Amino acid sequence: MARAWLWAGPAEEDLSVGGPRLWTLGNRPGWKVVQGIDVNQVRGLGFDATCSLVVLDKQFHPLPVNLEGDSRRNIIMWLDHRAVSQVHRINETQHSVLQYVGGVMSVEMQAPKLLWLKENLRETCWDKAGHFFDLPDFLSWKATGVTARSLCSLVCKWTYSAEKGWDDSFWKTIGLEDFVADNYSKIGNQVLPPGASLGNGLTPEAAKDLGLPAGVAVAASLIDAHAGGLGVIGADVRGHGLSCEGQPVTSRLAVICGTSSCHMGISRDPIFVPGVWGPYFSAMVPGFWLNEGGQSVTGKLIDHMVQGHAAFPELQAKAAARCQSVYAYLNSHLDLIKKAQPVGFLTVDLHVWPDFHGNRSPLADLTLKGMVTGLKLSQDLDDLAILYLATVQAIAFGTRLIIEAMEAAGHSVSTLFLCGGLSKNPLFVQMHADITGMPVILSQEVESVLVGAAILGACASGDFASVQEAMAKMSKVGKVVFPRLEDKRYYDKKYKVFLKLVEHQKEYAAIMKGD
Ligand SMILES: Nc1ncnc2c1ncn2[C@@H]1O[C@H](COP(=O)(O)OP(=O)(O)O)[C@@H](O)[C@H]1O
Ligand SMILES: O=C(CO)[C@H](O)[C@H](O)COP(=O)(O)O
Repeated sequence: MARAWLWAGPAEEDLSVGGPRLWTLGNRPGWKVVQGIDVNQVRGLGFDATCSLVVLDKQFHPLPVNLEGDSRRNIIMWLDHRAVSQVHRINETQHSVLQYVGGVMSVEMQAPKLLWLKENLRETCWDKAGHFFDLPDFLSWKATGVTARSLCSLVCKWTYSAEKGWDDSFWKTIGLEDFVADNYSKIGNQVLPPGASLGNGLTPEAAKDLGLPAGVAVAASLIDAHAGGLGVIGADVRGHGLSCEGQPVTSRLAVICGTSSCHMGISRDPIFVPGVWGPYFSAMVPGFWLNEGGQSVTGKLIDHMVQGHAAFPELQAKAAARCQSVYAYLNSHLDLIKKAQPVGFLTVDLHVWPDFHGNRSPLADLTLKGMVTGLKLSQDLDDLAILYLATVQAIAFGTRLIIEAMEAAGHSVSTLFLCGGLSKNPLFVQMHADITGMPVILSQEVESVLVGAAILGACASGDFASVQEAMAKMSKVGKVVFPRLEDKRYYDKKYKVFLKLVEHQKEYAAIMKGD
């Protein structure tokens, strides 16, 4: 999803008392959001979006990224895995830039997708292309006419180094020397830190579309997960009895969980975690290194498991009758069937491996598939609810595996800060606390990814001197969920099974490969 938030300046003299006023554009047309407000109060605009690849020709018109030649489809979405052969070849080069993406480049990054376009759509797309944008940079260009790229996108998805810039040898080695020849003009040779003010702000044309005054400050953007990280990680945690109260911000892990989950941990010095993206300098919090673990489908996986079950129509009807979401209904149904035991114990003989779209971290293996063990012949609502629970738990075990990899490499994590659509699900939150053994902090503003974008807008407007200052003022703790430590033994056993599942999956693949 692509989003923008408007920064309307402080509501009171003291931001920490009154809090900022923010309006979300979300996916709605801007004019709807600004209905009924004084648009002259809007001081800044920030964008975040997924790291999808937007392709335009030299006149900034959309170019097709498909064999059918349909130019309405000019974006390769982040989760598009078409460039499998290209990413294998890139990884085989063992080029030094790969050290900064966890040692293995992901098929979801931009270099393999660009190579795919060159190899598969040479005439219809590659030769005509004038501009390749990460989606957040495309949005800020659309708002301002400024083609400068955000450091965040280029560092995290395009192999740019905040310290050394582009590495010519990488692009030449993988067969994309074209970019070097034209001084990277198509992928960005002007790079700005997230939150920097772009050109003269909102153009008259964009202002008309959004229903805002022309000239409103627009910030260099962030990828969605990074905006979420900025929106939560700097909150003042005093008074909640949390161990991270006296610890540095580097002990916090922001987990942005929506369609996918992204695990953002920062450090003062670079930490190389095999299979975890980064370390990226200044890509999220300025001056800090970032490691980004991830699970490619999480919210999407839960939706997939629930919607594909035979009892889904019954669930839908029952949830609708109670005016509840299917997830609220499933959570209350689990509470009914658990009887006296803790709800998590309902999956003693049902286990899920969640990599239905490959493993992003820490195994960095896109060939991995999903697994379920413990199915019965019945397919009623109880079965659906327990399968849903096992899926939620599998995603939390995946988070535990990522944290263990980060800690083995030098991170020290004590607290999770969850945001995104899945953080609205109390079962998902409690399972993350129980399975990682860490307290989970939820923000006051549930749409924390948008708070991150608003922080950018607030910086671009000049109301804050630094991103850090804006983070500290604009992120607020809402609720804290503590782990049920008495259930630890059960989850440790389930985690053992979880690790066995992937071990066995690899064995099956080896058997099938053999003679
Ligand atoms: N109220 C809710 N209760 C339970 N799950 C939710 C709720 N809202 C969203 N979700 C889950 O969050 C996912 C979408 O999260 P969201 O952050 O909106 O997506 P995106 O990452 O694409 O922006 C959905 O796939 C769904 O599983
Ligand atoms: O790779 C990313 C962040 O680095 C993607 O933008 C992200 O995983 C997609 O996010 P969402 O779950 O919001 O669709």
